[in-house]
Amino acid sequence: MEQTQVWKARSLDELVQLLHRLFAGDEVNVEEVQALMESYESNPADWAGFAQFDEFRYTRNLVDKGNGKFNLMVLCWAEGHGSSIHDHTDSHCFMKILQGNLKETLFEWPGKKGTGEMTKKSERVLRENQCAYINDSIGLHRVENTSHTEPAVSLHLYSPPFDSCNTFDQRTGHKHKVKMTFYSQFGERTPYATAVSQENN
Ligand SMILES: N[C@@H](CS(=O)O)C(=O)O
Ligand SMILES: [Fe+2]
Repeated sequence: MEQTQVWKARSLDELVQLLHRLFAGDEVNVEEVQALMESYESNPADWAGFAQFDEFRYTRNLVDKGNGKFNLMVLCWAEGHGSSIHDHTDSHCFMKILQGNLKETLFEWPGKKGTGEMTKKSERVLRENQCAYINDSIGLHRVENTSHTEPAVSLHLYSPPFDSCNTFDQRTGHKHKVKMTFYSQFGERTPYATAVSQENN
């Protein structure tokens, strides 16, 4: 077996550089990427320029396009904000907490016909600096900032990048394809007309 390298990212810039290296080839080593993302100790000064909040729903703010191999983004969750139940379009999804806590609830894929309440598999609270991983073979998830007093910020990496996913109705299991957009890109607010998404929350 190949030895897993242990890296420590001392800043967000360094994390981005090291991620470029890990994604340079064709294979993704999930444990290695997860360990690297976990090794970065969140420093708000590094990511404050990407953390743009919206009053009504969580925002997706693009940080880096990973040479076409991945998208790295900062997600901002104000108090009570959450996502719908969704899949990840056959990509790897890494999710690291930069600030606050997020609750992740895992669900099973609904049956072919998608009728009836969806089955909850597990739930957990992700805490600052933790990095979670999911893909479609693990299941579906919903992510929520359940705090009434603290905002939350997370760093997500998707590989390969995608711009649509399926959302699922918890009562019926019916799915619905939605396009996903960026609230800001590289720190600049996306012009309004292109930023209106069909909601994943
Ligand atoms: N996968 C979601 C965020 S989360 O709820 O994991 C997104 O990219 O918007
Ligand atoms: Fe997700």
